[in-house]
Amino acid sequence: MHSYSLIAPAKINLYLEIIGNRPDGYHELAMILQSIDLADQIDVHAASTQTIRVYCDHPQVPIDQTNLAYRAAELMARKFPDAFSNFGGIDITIKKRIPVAAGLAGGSTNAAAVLVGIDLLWNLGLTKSELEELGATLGSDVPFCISGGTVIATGRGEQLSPLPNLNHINIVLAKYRSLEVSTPWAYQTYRQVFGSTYIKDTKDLVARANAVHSGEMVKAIVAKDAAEISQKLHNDLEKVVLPAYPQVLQLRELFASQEGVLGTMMSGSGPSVFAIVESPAQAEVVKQQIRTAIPDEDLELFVTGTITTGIQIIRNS
Ligand SMILES: C[C@](O)(CO)[C@H](O)COP(=O)(O)OP(=O)(O)OC[C@H]1O[C@@H](n2ccc(N)nc2=O)[C@H](O)[C@@H]1O
Ligand SMILES: Nc1ncnc2c1ncn2[C@@H]1O[C@H](COP(=O)(O)OP(=O)(O)OP(=O)(O)O)[C@@H](O)[C@H]1O
Repeated sequence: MHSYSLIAPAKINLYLEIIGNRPDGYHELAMILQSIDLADQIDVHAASTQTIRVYCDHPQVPIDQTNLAYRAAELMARKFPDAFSNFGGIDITIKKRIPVAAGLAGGSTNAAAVLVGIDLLWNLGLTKSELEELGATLGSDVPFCISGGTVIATGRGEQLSPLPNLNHINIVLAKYRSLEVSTPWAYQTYRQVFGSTYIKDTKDLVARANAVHSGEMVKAIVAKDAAEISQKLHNDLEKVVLPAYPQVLQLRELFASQEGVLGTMMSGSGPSVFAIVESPAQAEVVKQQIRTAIPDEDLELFVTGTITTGIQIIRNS
């Protein structure tokens, strides 16, 4: 049976600013998203029966219809019913390495891989923007995950404008395995606390989103200046997550106090925290220092780095 194996990288948010409420309950954002080389492997197989099945041995990942990878396959089956009946069902195997419910777009990147994999499996020939449009119906981070790299994301997070490549920025990433932060909770709490401070006028919203394009973080990225990027890291959601989750705040402060750390920030709605460091060797030292300070095995630590790609095909059989 025909199958594709794909690499599905995680993302971090170098910049996340909430600039408005939307009538649909979502928030108007100005973000800079960055792919990192911490990735899951997704195998998409043509199955002999007319079913969609998900296999994953990670205890925190559901294998039913709530799995975002399942929902991506279901969407493709609904949109392309002839291909679904011609080519048969889909078996999806997820090798999970990205920490779950971490603010790293783990489910979103799996869904993006399934869209890309099924497009290939069924010879649909969809364009990147058609895949992104389908992805946006599954989640705000899905369109970014398809091509990845370094990107300004506005609107709900689905309007993308690519930035120059930012390769090999060294990162140490930490996440408490058992700690999960709900993304809806983080945004809703932010709205309750800071909602009245938003920009209300649509023209101002556009201006604010555009300001990110000419802002300091983009200049630092264009210059590939890791120290400057580290100084400009920003995430509005820290304002609600850090006070509610003392362990995340502690991690954030511990990273900030380490020699060799250029900057540190929570990713997305958390609770993962990343630090930018100067070299791979320093990354190992910082990881070891954090491990010594927090010997708790619940804390997962990764040495990783920025990459320039989203979903990659590694095998076609
Ligand atoms: C926190 C981030 O990961 C940063 O990149 C994203 O903004 C969230 O991306 P995601 O998990 O793909 O988000 P979705 O699945 O679309 O939405 C999850 C929930 O987050 C909130 N949400 C998300 C995106 C957005 N622009 N405004 C929101 O308020 C909504 O409550 C929504 O119900
Ligand atoms: N393929 C999947 N991988 C991981 N979690 C999934 C998947 N499908 C559904 N989930 C569920 O989604 C929840 C959020 O997990 P996920 O790893 O996608 O979060 P996240 O990294 O915070 O996402 P984002 O950064 O896009 O908000 C988990 O608690 C899990 O139950």
